[in-house]
Amino acid sequence: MSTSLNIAIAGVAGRMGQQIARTALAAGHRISGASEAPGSPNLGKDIGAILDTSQMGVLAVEDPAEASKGADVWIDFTAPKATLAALAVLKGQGVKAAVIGTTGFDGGQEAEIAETGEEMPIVKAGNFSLGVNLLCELTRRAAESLGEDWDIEILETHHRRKVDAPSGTALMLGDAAAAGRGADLRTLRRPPYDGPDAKREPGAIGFAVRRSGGVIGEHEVTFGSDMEVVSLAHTALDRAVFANGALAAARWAVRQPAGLYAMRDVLGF
Ligand SMILES: NC(=O)C1=CN([C@@H]2O[C@H](COP(=O)(O)OP(=O)(O)OC[C@H]3O[C@@H](n4cnc5c(N)ncnc54)[C@H](OP(=O)(O)O)[C@@H]3O)[C@@H](O)[C@H]2O)C=CC1
Ligand SMILES: O=C(O)C1=N[C@H](C(=O)O)C[C@H](O)C1
Repeated sequence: MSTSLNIAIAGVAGRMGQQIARTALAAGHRISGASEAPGSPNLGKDIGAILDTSQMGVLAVEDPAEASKGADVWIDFTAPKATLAALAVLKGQGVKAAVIGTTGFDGGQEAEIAETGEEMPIVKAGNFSLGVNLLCELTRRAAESLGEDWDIEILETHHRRKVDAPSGTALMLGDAAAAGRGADLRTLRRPPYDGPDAKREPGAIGFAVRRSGGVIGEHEVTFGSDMEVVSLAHTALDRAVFANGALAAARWAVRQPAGLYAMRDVLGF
């Protein structure tokens, strides 16, 4: 059964904000509120004007408390500080759940999100696509099956406007690979090779990053032995794939008890 939700969209004029708004409307949801960054030329504009469609009577505002009034769910693909500021006010506005797609959080910020997850259901993912979440599971299984003599390397490519690196998806894949090896990524993660003393360490998980034009998102995990290389890869062809996943997460989240969930919980992996 498909549920129609009142959705508040953070950063509604952004690449993902606009995509989520369009996908949500096409799926029969209502946009009850929307936020934009302080100083944004889109503040005070009707969402219809931002999306280049007819007026909706809902304006983009700066204050997340105002934007989230009357919303069932808050969907946030913005920037770490903006997401944390919003999470602090959602419960007071009666919002049932939050879906967080923002990437680039540091350890302290991740801990703050986990704390808010004790009070309300939050689905947080570095990538909401079905394909990437399947790729994570395949990566975990491959890492579990192949010993340390198979070098794990993760390569990601994104558009030139992306601010954080490595991508949230690359880190999800790294977490999955480390879990397959029974370890924590924090102990195995290595930055891109650079310099005269950049030799590969046995068992490490290496990351490489490319930024190029308008690439939406490409990820590849390689497992290399002396004799062969296994490669697992994903290419996002349309940002709608992330929006579809975020909306599936929103429908699922409003029915859950408080907790911090991943997309694999939504998908039942
Ligand atoms: N999990 C997933 O599946 C995916 C995650 N992402 C992540 O989502 C995030 C956004 O990506 P993208 O849409 O490409 O980036 P954009 O820069 O296009 O969009 C971000 C939007 O958030 C706005 N914003 C910034 N600060 C605030 C604030 N305090 N309050 C309200 N709005 C604010 C920005 O405004 P302004 O431009 O004026 O600063 C902008 O409109 C990134 O972290 C990215 O990695 C992206 C795709 C998929
Ligand atoms: O910034 C992006 O564009 C994307 N960000 C996410 C990430 O950091 O992995 C997901 C997707 O790859 C697009």
